[in-house]
Amino acid sequence: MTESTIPSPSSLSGRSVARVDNEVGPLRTVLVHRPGNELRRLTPRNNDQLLFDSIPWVDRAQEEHDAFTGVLRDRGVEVLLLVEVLRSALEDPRAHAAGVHAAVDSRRLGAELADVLRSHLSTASPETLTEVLMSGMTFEELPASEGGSLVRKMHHPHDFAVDPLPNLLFTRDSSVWIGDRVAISSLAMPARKRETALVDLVYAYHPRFRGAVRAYGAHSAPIEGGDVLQLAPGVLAVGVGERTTPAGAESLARSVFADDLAHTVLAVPIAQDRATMHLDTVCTMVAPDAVVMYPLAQDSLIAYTLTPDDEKGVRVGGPAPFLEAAADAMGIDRLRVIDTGLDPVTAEREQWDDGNNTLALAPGVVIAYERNLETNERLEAAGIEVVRIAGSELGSGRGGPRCMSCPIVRDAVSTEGEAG
Ligand SMILES: NC(=O)NCCC[C@H](N)C(=O)O
Repeated sequence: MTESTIPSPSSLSGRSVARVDNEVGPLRTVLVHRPGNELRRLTPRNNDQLLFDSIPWVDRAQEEHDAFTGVLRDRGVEVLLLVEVLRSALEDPRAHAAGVHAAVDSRRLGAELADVLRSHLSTASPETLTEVLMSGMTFEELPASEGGSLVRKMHHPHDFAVDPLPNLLFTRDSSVWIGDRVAISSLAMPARKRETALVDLVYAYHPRFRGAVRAYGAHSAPIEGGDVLQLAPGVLAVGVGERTTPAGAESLARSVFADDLAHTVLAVPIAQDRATMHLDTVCTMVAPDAVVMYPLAQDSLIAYTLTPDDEKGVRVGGPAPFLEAAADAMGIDRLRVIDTGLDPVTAEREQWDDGNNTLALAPGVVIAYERNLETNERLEAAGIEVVRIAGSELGSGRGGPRCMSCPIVRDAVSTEGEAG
């Protein structure tokens, strides 16, 4: 297991808890999840429902993830591991009680089994509770109880009494820092809904995040972090498609306008397909004025421009071509698209394998999956430094480096000496 990277609260005094107002400034602190036993729950019978396209080789996925966090640390990024921050948050008795509540679903278990599990978990250590919250529990793993439970009898021993959360790997989606506030997402897919309860506990009870203010409520209309791109300070692009709904985009806009975190939100319709489940599957920023984008999206993406109106409401303009609306909102002449210029079949293959899902370490420096040879070469030809990582197993959940990272501190973009 990787060593702890959590500074003690005292070492943090005088330091801002978090701040992210762009996509490409030097990355300082990031929240990630090293895949664990929750991936061992995937079988050919449940992988579709649990949003994985195949059954990952778990040890190899962990090696790949360790290499990913190794790159981050080598580049001076502080890496917070979800398992560690959750475990330490659960030391607080209030967090522990909320964690037990998040694990026990009495509609699934019935009153009797729910009581059995609740009292078992109430005395569990933070380590055990963390493991149950992440990896779930099957009916055969439930503690023994007196008497007969119809629910226990009628379930297969391998059915889940507590669902595992294999998509925790994609920390991008469950929360997103906008300025110095955190928006807890409202995840659309049933397999992911419970993830927000875990990040909610971390931000509410881990000493590191004491005082963190919320930008959006977990019970609001669906938004997922993979749909939210901070194109520039005060300018958000929000994909609206399979996951984030129009109501989610509008309500996030209201929230960031009310908190003075943004002046423009671009609502960008994306195809309601698995291949394009989030905006960051087709477009990510690689420099302050440049994106890498799936060629087919380049001419077809449009945007509605949301701005605050005088009555504390939202004014809706457009639609207009996305690239134009984005440049306009960012106050630049043009948002450059790195021309990945691939033939349509290669483009489609590399988009599916998260070629467009890069994580910027600094302006003009990105982490990308090594397998997307042509996209990476094109990025380099355009002056972007590409740090390649393996993702054969990590990618089986259909997510790349951006999906696997939730930036918590990112510096402002300096206007001098930028690459790209
Ligand atoms: N931002 C992203 O595109 N995240 C990838 C999420 C993959 C995950 N298996 C899902 O279907 O939600």
